[in-house]
Amino acid sequence: MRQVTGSRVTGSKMCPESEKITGLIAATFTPLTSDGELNLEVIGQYVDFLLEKQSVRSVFVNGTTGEGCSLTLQERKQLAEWWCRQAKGKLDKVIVHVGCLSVKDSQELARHAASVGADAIAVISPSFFKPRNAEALQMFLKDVGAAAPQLPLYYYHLPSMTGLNLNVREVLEGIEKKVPSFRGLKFSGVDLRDLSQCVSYCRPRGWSVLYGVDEQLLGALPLGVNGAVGSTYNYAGFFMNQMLSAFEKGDLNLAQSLQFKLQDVLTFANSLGFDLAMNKQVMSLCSGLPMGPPRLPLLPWPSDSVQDVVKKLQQDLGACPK
Ligand SMILES: CC(=O)N[C@@H]([C@@H](O)[C@H](O)[C@H](O)CO)[C@@H](O)CC(=O)C(=O)O
Repeated sequence: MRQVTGSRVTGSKMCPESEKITGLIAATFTPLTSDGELNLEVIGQYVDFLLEKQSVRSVFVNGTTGEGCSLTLQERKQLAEWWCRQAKGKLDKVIVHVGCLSVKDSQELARHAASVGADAIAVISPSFFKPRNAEALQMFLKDVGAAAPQLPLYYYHLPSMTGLNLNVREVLEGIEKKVPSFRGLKFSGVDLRDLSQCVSYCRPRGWSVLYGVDEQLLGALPLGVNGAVGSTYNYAGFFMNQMLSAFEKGDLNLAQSLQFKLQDVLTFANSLGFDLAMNKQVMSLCSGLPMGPPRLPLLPWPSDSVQDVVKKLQQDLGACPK
């Protein structure tokens, strides 16, 4: 993805280009055994699958797709450690999501992510007791960042799941003074004005804005996002990389037609009840890797719905080899 260069911000340090996170980033699924325990052995093959079959070179671990909030702290640590170990020398970036309801738990995961060699951490807002304003969220991010000051920290905005509809631009205001390790956002909202205003704040500081709504990534690209984190890049990464290249070459017609195809697949999947559980089953079929069941309270879907989605991915996107 095109690297965006920005001018130096007066009085503040600009993040070097080389540290920026760009391109497609797979939000990883968490492989479980049939009895619901971590199946860590799959991760090595998972790394190779992303690289060789999807041309996806970075991962976002323990996020929404990874069922991070349904895992124990110990499990999250094991996953972070395995991903970092298996990715070493192969993937570009491993971002570990450390957001929890308890700031103490988030700090523990942040310290752990630093100790196992993660490239960055991401933090979602607590969503049971929610921050009442932007300042409260900044204070939460500050305390988490202080636990791993050497690691770039990204705020993870996902209003559809957290129910937190704070204007993200307000959360950014002055954040570099409170969280010196702050390096950008994963923006999974649909408010494109807020997204643009975040890009305009982050770009001169050399920070990355990563978009998180796969079905409308093309809407975010001209606004200046640097990359994208998403679940579908696990199995439609190769296809969506073509969409990125078309956009970068200025072939908007092609980029649009590719984005429309992913939208059609997801609209069809949504009509069947597409959720993380079904998504995980789709990944098992598309990759041939045993992702296993989702964790409760999520329930697996009957295989015919999953197969229908896979067929549509094959027909429309040429994804998921037969
Ligand atoms: C709500 C949700 O799960 N959003 C996904 C999208 O990739 C989403 O699955 C995709 O746009 C299809 O709707 C990602 O933003 C989640 C994500 O990056 C994560 O796992 O943390």
